[in-house]
Amino acid sequence: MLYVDKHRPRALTELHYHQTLSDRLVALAAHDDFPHMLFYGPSGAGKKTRIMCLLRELYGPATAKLKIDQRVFLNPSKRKIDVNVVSSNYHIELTPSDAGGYDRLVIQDILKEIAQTQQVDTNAKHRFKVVVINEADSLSRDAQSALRRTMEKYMGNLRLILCSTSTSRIIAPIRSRCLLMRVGAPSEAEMTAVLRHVAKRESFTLPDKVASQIFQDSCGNLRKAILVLEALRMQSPDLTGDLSIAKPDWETFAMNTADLITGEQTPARLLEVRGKLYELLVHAIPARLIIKTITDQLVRRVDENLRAHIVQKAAFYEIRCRQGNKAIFHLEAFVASVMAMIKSDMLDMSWE
Ligand SMILES: Nc1ncnc2c1ncn2[C@@H]1O[C@H](COP(=O)(O)OP(=O)(O)OP(=O)(O)O)[C@@H](O)[C@H]1O
Repeated sequence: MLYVDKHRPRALTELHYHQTLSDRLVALAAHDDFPHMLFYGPSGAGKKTRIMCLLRELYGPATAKLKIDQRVFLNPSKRKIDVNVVSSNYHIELTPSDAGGYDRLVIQDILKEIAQTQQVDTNAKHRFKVVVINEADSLSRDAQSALRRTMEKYMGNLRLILCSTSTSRIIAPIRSRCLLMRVGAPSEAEMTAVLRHVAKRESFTLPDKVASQIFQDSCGNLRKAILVLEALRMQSPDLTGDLSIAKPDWETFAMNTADLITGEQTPARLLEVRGKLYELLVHAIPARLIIKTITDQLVRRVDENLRAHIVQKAAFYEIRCRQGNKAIFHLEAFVASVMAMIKSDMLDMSWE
């Protein structure tokens, strides 16, 4: 088992950081007027872990007995849509974005079914069942509206726990019906404490230098940090010597793409970059992540006066990617406008 799973805290009291948040969750779980909740925060900050601990606090250790079902739904044109549903006796977990454009259908069907059935375990501490919705921010507006109606209608039998990276893509009526729980990324001291805890349980010592190297590389993502720790141990079991943290292939690829953009600004180069963007997209790297990674790299390579403008363009095209269907159009438009900016800057012309 990987360290991330093996040493994942199981109870709210075992969580290493954001103690006040854990205390609030313990207090909320003790009451029957438990609200709908929205957990948000950056990737790897520990949202999912906290939600699982909360479920355990609500119903006891049986929430860890999970089963996975593959549910089949029929879309209006009778095509099958497969969705994986993870559930215990007390909760059910969905990632509705698995259903692509038919997330509304999945949400409506599953929630209705749960809301209309009573809790099977008559000794359960709470009468309601919990529905955990992962990646709530990638739900379509239609699906979010369906969710909002369900929240009002079935409050008696059902509580929702939404998990997302930001609240900006969640519609206001849902936000206002949920208790917002921000799970921020751990600080250096907090992350180091978790890494040391893992090291202690695996019976090895973690040098300070390696801990700070892992923190710098992880950008606040605890999952990444623990995975890197495990990878480094494979390189050198006592974590001594010259340790190098390997970057994922796609990240190196995105960095090379940024080099291509800053290296030359011609139609031929744009065509070459388009090929690279296609390559990233077919490997299932989300367009949002591509824009973010390339922008991160671009701002390190260009003149100071261009940085803010590039970030502004990135934000603009990120929204376009989300609103439109063909991500490649918007990615390419982003690259073209950045190239135009760099070129105009070199020729001392205005790019606006
Ligand atoms: N409070 C904590 N104390 C110790 N370890 C933690 C804590 N929170 C999370 N972890 C570790 O970090 C890993 C990642 O956490 P988790 O999957 O909960 O993050 P997440 O915010 O849901 O990420 P994502 O948004 O990418 O799904 C877990 O596998 C666990 O090992």
